Amino acid sequence: MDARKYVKTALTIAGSDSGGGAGIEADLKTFSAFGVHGLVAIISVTAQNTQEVRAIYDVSPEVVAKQIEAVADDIGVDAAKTGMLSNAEIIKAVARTVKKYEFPLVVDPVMIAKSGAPLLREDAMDALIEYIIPLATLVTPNKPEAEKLSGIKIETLEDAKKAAKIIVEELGAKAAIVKGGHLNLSEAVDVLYHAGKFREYRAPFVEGCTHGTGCSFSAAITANLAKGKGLEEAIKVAKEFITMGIFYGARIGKGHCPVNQNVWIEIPAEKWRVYESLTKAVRELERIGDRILPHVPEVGMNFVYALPRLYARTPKDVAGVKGRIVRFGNTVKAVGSIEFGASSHLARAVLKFMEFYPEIRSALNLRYSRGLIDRAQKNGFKVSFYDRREEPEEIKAKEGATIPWGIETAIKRLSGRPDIIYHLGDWEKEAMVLIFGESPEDVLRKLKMLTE
Ligand SMILES: Nc1ncnc2c1ncn2[C@@H]1O[C@H](COP(=O)(O)OP(=O)(O)OP(=O)(O)O)[C@@H](O)[C@H]1O
Ligand SMILES: Cc1ncc(CO)c(N)n1
Repeated sequence: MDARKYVKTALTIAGSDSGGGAGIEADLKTFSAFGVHGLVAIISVTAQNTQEVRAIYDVSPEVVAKQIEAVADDIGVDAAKTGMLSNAEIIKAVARTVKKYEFPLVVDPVMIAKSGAPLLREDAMDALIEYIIPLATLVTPNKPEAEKLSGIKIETLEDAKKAAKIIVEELGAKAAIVKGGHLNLSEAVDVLYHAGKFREYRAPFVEGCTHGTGCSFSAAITANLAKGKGLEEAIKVAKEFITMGIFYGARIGKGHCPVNQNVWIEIPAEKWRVYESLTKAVRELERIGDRILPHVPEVGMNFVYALPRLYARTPKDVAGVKGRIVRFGNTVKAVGSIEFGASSHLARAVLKFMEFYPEIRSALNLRYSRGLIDRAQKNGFKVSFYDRREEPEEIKAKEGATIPWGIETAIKRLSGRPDIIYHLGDWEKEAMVLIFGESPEDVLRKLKMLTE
């Protein structure tokens, strides 16, 4: 078996961004996120951060060509992309070199950085149109880039379609997608012109980080082409990837913060870790069920574990036991399976707790008893409480607001991080003890100390 054929490769021919947000760095992270081995031909070194480009130092056209040849001749390239190409000499060298090979080429016609700095010399525009665009499997301009290439003004979706068609039919690219990130529409709409047809890709506009969106989007398309996907399918995946990357952007620097390419694999990976760890802990809880039995509330127990803080925003980002954990003979039993979004009360308690202490991601609830609280204090646990009778009217009136209010009140009452928060109940509300911990194992450890 030749295992080499299972590793796909993608080449980026682009500039380096020292801030790690755009360019070569964004491309490599994107390739990695899709499980593709990244290759590089660096065309320029930029001294850049989230606010500005301070210097640009171009590599010689000969060395650019040598980098492409070195990797193509030995390793092989399944798909390639171009980003910042800087000047006309480099453009000609890239065109001459890639022509010798047959890989699909995605051309991101980078002209100006988010911060406003030009990344393509004014006099290199013609060379880009003459030498690079005709070699493109796909060109991925944003609004200003599509205007420069097509020569028309773009305000509406119809204009974007016209520009995409011009780039294909008059400039000779195989396909073009005009991106709507800069169009003032209610959604982020990109229009593809390919094989004589238009196709739209839509996603909601999200608040987040947009430095490196264009680079990461075109790199994601390239990675998926390398993996053998068709063009339209590759774009569909890239669109999902970029929307997620913007939403969970890496909030660093003082300017435009960069897209987070890791989320694409990190969220599924973390979900699996959470699921595995909670499953194990629930099994252990069932094993020691006889000593938990007296502490099971009338409404049942739940056991929850949230994704890491960056990804934990709503109860859907918190795993819990569907149908709760209930008394069962002389033990306790999880009613349903472990699912994200299975808990609402306890999930909201943990989400609020994480706003103060992001490392605390897990919790479990027990029936209140004075004995439990005494034991907690004897064991040196930090204990706090809230009183539902003190809940302000406006909070009472808001659906789902009581628990976050209670947790916040209890946390602020104490100096230092509580292990346990209880409340004594109210009209038709059962008194409850909540145990918090960094992980389900941590919560179980505390639970065992309390119920020994
Ligand atoms: N706020 C946003 N919410 C959702 N999608 C967005 C947002 N901004 C841009 N996009 C999408 O991201 C992709 C990249 O588009 P964009 O027009 O931002 O690229 P760009 O201007 O070339 O980026 P850059 O020059 O910063 O690398 C497109 O699919 C676009 O629709
Ligand atoms: C090196 C580099 N390439 C591309 C962009 C486009 O965002 C950038 N800012 N820097």
